Amino acid sequence: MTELEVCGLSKHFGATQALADVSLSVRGGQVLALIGENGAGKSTLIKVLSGIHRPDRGEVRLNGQPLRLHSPAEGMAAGIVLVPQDLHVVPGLSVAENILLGHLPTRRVAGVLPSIDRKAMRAMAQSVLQDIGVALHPDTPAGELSFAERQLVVIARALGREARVLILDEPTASLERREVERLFDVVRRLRAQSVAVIYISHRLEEVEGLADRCVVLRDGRVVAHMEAPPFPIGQLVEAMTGRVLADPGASPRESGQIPAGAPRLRVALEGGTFECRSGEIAGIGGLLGSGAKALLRRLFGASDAGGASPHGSIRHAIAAGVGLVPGERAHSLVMSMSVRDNIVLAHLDAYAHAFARHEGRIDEAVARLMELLDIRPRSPHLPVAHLSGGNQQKVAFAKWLVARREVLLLDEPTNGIDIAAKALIHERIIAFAAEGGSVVLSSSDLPELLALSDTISVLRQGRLAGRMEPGASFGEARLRDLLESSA
Ligand SMILES: Nc1ncnc2c1ncn2[C@@H]1O[C@H](COP(=O)(O)OP(=O)(O)OP(=O)(O)O)[C@@H](O)[C@H]1O
Repeated sequence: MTELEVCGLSKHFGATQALADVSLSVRGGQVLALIGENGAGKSTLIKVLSGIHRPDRGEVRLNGQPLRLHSPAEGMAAGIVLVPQDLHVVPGLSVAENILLGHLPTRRVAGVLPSIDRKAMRAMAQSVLQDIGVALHPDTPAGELSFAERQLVVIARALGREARVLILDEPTASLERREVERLFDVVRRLRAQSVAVIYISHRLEEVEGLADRCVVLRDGRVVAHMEAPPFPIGQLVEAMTGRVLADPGASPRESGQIPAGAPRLRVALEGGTFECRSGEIAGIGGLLGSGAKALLRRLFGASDAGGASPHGSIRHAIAAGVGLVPGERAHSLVMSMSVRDNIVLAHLDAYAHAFARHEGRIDEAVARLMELLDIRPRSPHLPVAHLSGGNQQKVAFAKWLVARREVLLLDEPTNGIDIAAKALIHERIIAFAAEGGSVVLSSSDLPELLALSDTISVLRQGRLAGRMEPGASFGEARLRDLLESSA
């Protein structure tokens, strides 16, 4: 039976103690949830476990044997597989080729160079897919798969290599309910096949539904070991943050009617139009591939997003007071640049002279935003690459709060954000609208979408497929109906 033990692991980056004397264990047939605030050390820990980082002190043991990994390839060879958030799937190759990448079966015919044995490859891929209960065709090009399906391909690839420990890093961050359920089914099957699973998530309700045990990290230390369910959300949050949050997860917006402000954006789509007024948060719902991402990019003036953009170019959109927080944070951040420079980057054009004269004020504004959004560590000159994923996401949001904006386009704005910081971001979005700003918000987190939005437009393949306006039926049941009937 597989047993992975982490004994007294420490790791620092410069002045940051990312892990301090961390000990935990997980056995085959168990799902261990690993939770903690943004910057708590979760990614650092799994990077050590999978051979990406080397620890300063401490040891990892697999079945009692010390494991000294020098690369992810060595981790894989030992049966430890990480499914990261940025999936590595080759779009031009088929599902089967991706699953067997690096281990493709070959056929030898005398006098000719060995070639790929396509029949064997398909059969092998099919068998792995069957083991995890996934009905994907082995010949489908990976480029045609949804994010959720690509994730399953990466998991299938791991299993093809006989994974003993599978580490899933926030796997449900951009999945909708049915895809989450499919993923959970796969994880449960793996558990039944004696794989040890480490599961990282900020969606605390998932911990309850899936995990057998739970470890909570705070500031690089283990602050709670919970050995059996239930894992009440209040207790998890208290362990994560060290304080009691009044009502974690709730967002304080009471809408009831469309704000009376002047229309600021008119969005024409196939199937209809919708408006976003001053003071309004216009929600967009849709399953993956709904076209919401492209719509927000189009409203931001991106030339490759299809359809006419109201501003012609990104530069013009920014000058007109529009800001976009894209779903992939890497698209809006320059990783090698500091937190401060990323925050002011979008405004350099308009404010170059003022900025040169008011360096001190900019520093103050950046410090205020870092405090407001709890960006950790509070080091404005640290390169963004050195921040945890959730803290990078906060920077992607902060850059549109430093100067006056008229319109914020938000695509999954709280992706990867912990529950306490999520409430801070919600407060900012609400305050922005209350001051007369217009927000177009796309989110696969339905409670978030419902709590913040005044109206919700449901998209399907770029078409307007449904609409919810304030009234008695504005709620989760109706939204699910609209989403699922438009699927
Ligand atoms: N390459 C790096 N260089 C410098 N500091 C780093 C580096 N990677 C992580 N850190 C720091 O280590 C600490 C732990 O970060 P880590 O990414 O492990 O957190 P996390 O729990 O995964 O957070 P999140 O939920 O936001 O993904 C943070 O303070 C972070 O800024």
